Amino acid sequence: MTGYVIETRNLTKSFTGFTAVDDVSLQVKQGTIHALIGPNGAGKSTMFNLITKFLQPTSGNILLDGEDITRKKPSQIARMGAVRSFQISSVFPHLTLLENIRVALQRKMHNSYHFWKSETGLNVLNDEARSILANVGLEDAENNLAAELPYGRKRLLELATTLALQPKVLLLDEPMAGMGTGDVNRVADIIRRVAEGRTVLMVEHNLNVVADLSDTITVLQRGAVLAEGPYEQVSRNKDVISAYMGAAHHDD
Ligand SMILES: Nc1ncnc2c1ncn2[C@@H]1O[C@H](COP(=O)(O)OP(=O)(O)OP(=O)(O)O)[C@@H](O)[C@H]1O
Repeated sequence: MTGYVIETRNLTKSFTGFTAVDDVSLQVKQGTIHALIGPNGAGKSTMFNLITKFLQPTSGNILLDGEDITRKKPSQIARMGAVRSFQISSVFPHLTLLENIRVALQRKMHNSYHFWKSETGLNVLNDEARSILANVGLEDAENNLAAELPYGRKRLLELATTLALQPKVLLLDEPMAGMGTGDVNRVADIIRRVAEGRTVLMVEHNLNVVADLSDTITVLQRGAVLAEGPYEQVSRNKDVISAYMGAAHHDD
């Protein structure tokens, strides 16, 4: 055991003629919220896709709870408790919210299918689904169709279907993307709440959210780690400031 929930060792990903992630050794401690940030093109998405097994690395290793997962598939690491939410829609638009969570719960419990067919089993399932909906503040909409939800609440439903799988590690890809201020604050509160007893690794552009939620921040630039630490520390780092100012300059 390494003592880290997620660890990468000398992780590298090259696309033809271009190294997007360059020798990154990342360590995510158990029970923490860890954010990956960096200017556009820094390699955050590539890094996240490598860790969640959506991309295969060119070289290096990835460990989950000390076990080498470098050659595993996303479904295999999900069964090991590391589940990716957002950007991948796990929501059925024409089912109600309660039904969506029930489907996710049934997927998790598929081995005990006969139990769920019984009246008692179904009630237990509904109670569990309701408590998960309440956890993300959607308890008032259990009979609404998922398709009818506004964008921010749809993303909360996605988070809820992920929580139904009872992940040990929650992998969040830009949880605040496309959200207005009100939703951002609400989702930040919910992430903080659901992070209790879990480890969260997220890529997020909204630095206020990152500052507010993260225990540790890793700043990437041009595929490599530029700085790492708590927000107060990395936000004062001269290299980080100039990387962001440089990026802002180029973007404008
Ligand atoms: N499939 C690919 N083929 C070639 N180059 C790629 C591919 N995917 C990413 N890249 C390049 O790798 C670099 C890092 O991209 P990546 O999307 O990981 O950065 P990012 O930090 O997530 O950026 P952003 O904040 O803009 O989303 C970029 O220069 C990008 O053009």
